[in-house]
Amino acid sequence: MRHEREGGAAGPAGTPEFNWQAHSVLIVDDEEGMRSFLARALKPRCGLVETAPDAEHAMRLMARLHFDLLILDIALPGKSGLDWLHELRESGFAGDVILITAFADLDTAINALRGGASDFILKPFRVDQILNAIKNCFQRAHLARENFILRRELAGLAADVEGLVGQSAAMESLRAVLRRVAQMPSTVLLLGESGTGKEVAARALHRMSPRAQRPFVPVNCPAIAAGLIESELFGHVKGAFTGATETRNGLFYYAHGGTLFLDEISELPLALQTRLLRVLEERKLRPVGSEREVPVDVRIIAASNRDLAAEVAAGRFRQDLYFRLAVVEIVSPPLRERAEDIPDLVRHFMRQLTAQLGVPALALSNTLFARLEAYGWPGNVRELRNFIERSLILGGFPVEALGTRGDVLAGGMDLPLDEVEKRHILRMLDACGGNKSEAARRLGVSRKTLERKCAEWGESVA
Ligand SMILES: Nc1ncnc2c1ncn2[C@@H]1O[C@H](COP(=O)(O)OP(=O)(O)OP(=O)(O)O)[C@@H](O)[C@H]1O
Repeated sequence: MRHEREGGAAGPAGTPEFNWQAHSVLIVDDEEGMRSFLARALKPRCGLVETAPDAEHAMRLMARLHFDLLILDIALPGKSGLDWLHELRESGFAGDVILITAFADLDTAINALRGGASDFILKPFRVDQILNAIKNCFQRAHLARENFILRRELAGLAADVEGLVGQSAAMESLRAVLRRVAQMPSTVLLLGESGTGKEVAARALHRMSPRAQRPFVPVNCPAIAAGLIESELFGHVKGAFTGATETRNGLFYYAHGGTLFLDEISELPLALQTRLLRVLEERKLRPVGSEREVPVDVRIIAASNRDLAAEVAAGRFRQDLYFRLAVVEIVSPPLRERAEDIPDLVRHFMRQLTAQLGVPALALSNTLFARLEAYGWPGNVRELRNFIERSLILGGFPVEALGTRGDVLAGGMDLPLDEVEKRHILRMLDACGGNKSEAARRLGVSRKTLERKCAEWGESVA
């Protein structure tokens, strides 16, 4: 159903900020001349342009296709444009609507602006006038998306803008693979222990890709309640389920043209895995409760700190989705295998965190680096970052609290098993910044078990 393409990122009335081709328009007017005039003006610019002579035909098209914008004549035969607009908004249509109106209907049109129209344009009008009105609508939608993305970005900003730090051979080869893969549209699966920088790598991949100007939307799968994941990802229409009081776009919508980063993909419930696979294969999705399919233009980068192949073998992860995701599989190496990166990382975090915390930097020495390189860092770079943060707060490096490499269970052979367990759990909690759910997940025990053990040792954990 796609029409001829022209104009690239910006049509004649466009700006470089958004892509006209990414938008779909439905023209509803009973005058054949007006329909073909508008269709001729829009088809070379927009990704999809359809026309309908009345509300009834328009409804049939909308049941099959997703439209970002309606250009709607107020004076339609049968149901009037305004009545229909009212019904559309009631049923949760969230797209833009530009009304076309004769001068006699001006008052009605102004009222309609309050009732959910985005703009109106008086007949007769020139091509540049309607293109301008459309451009404004598209730009507003574009800004809403950008705003959403920026808010999500803010939390991770300080940690991630500077990208991947480290000059070790392992990091150099990781960078080389990322650079190469970034240019391709393929789905990527990032594997590696927790805290090794999979999200940093995903962001770098996005920044180096042709989608760099479009959004990067991270999704932490286990952080979303199981019952809400589907609507969070795909969106929902009003009334789709109890509590769905209005139509809401999903994260796929916000990632349009860009990259969706699905972190901890192994935690996605099986039913959702099936739906995700369909979206990846058909490049279309259906918001919860909707009958309409929406085209999807999103690159997926998935990450897991579990061995996904083993999850497949255990029946917890769909094999077909695994194959679909693992078109390119990249492993982020643990910090203990690239200890030579530690000095660079320490300097990097020191710069970042002194600015953030407003405290003076601490003196660095080769002795300190040797000590840090001797430790195993089970929580990887995240643990190192937490260690530097704690050091800055304390005003000195608490190196005595660190064990040594291979001595993650510090204390050697003399320790009884329960003491080894206790030390390992406490260290993991430390590596996770005190986050019990995260520590329990990484230790492979339930949060309840972790809490019970901490209570036994009289440890109160935040
Ligand atoms: N190479 C790196 N350079 C700079 N910072 C890094 C690097 N690797 C990791 N970090 C930092 O370490 C922390 C953890 O990284 P990140 O969240 O990317 O790890 P992850 O592998 O995605 O972890 P998880 O599996 O737990 O989600 C972040 O603060 C990140 O900025």
